[in-house]
Amino acid sequence: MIDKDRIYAEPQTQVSDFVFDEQVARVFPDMIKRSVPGYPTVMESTGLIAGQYATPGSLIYDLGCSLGAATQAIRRHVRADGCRVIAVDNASAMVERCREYLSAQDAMIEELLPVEVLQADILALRLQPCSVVVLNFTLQFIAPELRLGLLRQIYESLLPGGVLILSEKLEFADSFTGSELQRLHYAFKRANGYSELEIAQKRTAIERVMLPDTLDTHRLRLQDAGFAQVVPWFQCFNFCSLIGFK
Ligand SMILES: Nc1ncnc2c1ncn2[C@@H]1O[C@H](C[S@+](CC[C@H]([NH3+])C(=O)[O-])CC(=O)[O-])[C@@H](O)[C@H]1O
Ligand SMILES: O=C(O)C(=O)Cc1ccccc1
Repeated sequence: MIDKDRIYAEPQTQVSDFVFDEQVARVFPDMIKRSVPGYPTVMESTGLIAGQYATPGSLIYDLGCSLGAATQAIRRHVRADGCRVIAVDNASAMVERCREYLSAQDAMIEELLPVEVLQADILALRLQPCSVVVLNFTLQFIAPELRLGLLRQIYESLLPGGVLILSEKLEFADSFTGSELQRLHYAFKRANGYSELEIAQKRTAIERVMLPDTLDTHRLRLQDAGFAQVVPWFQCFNFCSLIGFK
């Protein structure tokens, strides 16, 4: 059911902008694992972190959930009574498969947290009070001018003591750091079987739709949104994850 990602394997006369469609959804677990250094660690740790901050009877959001990898980890780790997960994505191909994966998890493990998968634009959602919000590799796909507003809404919806887990690809102000970490990221992709052509075509496909920020930009914006403390807990090459504390 999970196909190998060969989307950019053949030469394309014109590479179009990256979209989360059926073709991507079908290969997504393979694509993200071979493309994002540290992805399995970030997913498992997202569950562990959620387990530390989820309070009894509270909601947990997974925004831009794709196939629900973080939601699955959250359901394995959170032990607080009466919690519920709301997983949201605006791509119908992702939402459909996400529901299938979560049903399969339900069939394998008893007494998992209830989860609701919504097909919706996270910019249009009215968030309910919650203890944990996960935004893993999704803010980078949101129009830059809308990012602060989204983080403010998340901050406002968090209960006292609540946290945001934010994972992103990073941009670097220092050109040496930026080019060396990009080189290492491409070496990671090559080591995972991607060809130079695949790497180059994917780069073209994402360059107009995925716009990473620097760590400083993330910090300042999170503070501006209200977060009292921002703690980076993970970095592998040019990918990182932060916890924002209310
Ligand atoms: N406005 C939006 N509203 C809702 N969803 C959106 C929006 N914009 C983008 N998305 C969704 O955000 C997801 C980003 S992938 C997240 C990986 C996942 N978190 C994972 O940890 O496996 C990141 C990546 O592929 O690099 C896609 O499923 C989009 O449809
Ligand atoms: O592939 C890349 O270069 C990335 O930066 C990560 C990524 C992973 C999956 C979809 C889009 C981008």
